[in-house]
Amino acid sequence: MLEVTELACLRGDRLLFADVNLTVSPGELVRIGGPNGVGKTSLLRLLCGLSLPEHGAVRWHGRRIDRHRDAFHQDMLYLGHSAALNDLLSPIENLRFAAATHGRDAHEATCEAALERIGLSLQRDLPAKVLSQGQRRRVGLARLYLSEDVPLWILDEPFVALDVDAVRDLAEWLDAHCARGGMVVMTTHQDVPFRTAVRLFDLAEAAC
Ligand SMILES: Nc1ncnc2c1ncn2[C@@H]1O[C@H](COP(=O)(O)OP(=O)(O)OP(=O)(O)O)[C@@H](O)[C@H]1O
Repeated sequence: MLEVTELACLRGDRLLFADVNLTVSPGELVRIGGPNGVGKTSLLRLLCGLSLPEHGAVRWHGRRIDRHRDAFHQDMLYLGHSAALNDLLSPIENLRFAAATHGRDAHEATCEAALERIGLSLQRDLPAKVLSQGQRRRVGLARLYLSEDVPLWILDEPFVALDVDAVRDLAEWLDAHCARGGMVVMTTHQDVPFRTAVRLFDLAEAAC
């Protein structure tokens, strides 16, 4: 379970939000909503430990993530809204590199299957710098297809730049993750056809 208590976030000299409380349980898909600039990305970065809150705490299975970083990072996958690829590496090398930096072993055949699933078989050996924006996004998202056993997925605008088929396929994959007891916390400005009941957490309403 992910638990957020009394979270406050300062950006520059501006208090973006304060007293944010949220609990995410196994099987839940939570969409962080709210207008541009309200602080959704900032909240996701606090949830995954990439930045520190001004006040409050994030706990994973009852333990503060800032005090148990390694265990938390084993259980969490964060995909930000930029693809964060090494331009000189191919999609398959990027996937293997990303897995290795998280202490996970991803075999070539497994990565190939993930790239095929996301429709990038033909580009598997091209350097990432020649990929289109949508293809770059897909390489990042292929990590989700290698992370069934990672319970918590934190995703910032995962559907941006995807075509209709890819949106449907990704929505099904997020549904499947929740159905097997995983958790998804994400932002999106798009209407996405989920089977899972999506819990909306409106940051503009939740923060005071
Ligand atoms: N490092 C920073 N220093 C100062 N201000 C920042 C910093 N990072 C973000 N901000 C500001 O914090 C506010 C919230 O940004 P954030 O990206 O979290 O919003 P968001 O709700 O995700 O927006 P969008 O829907 O447009 O993606 C914005 O006004 C942004 O300019």
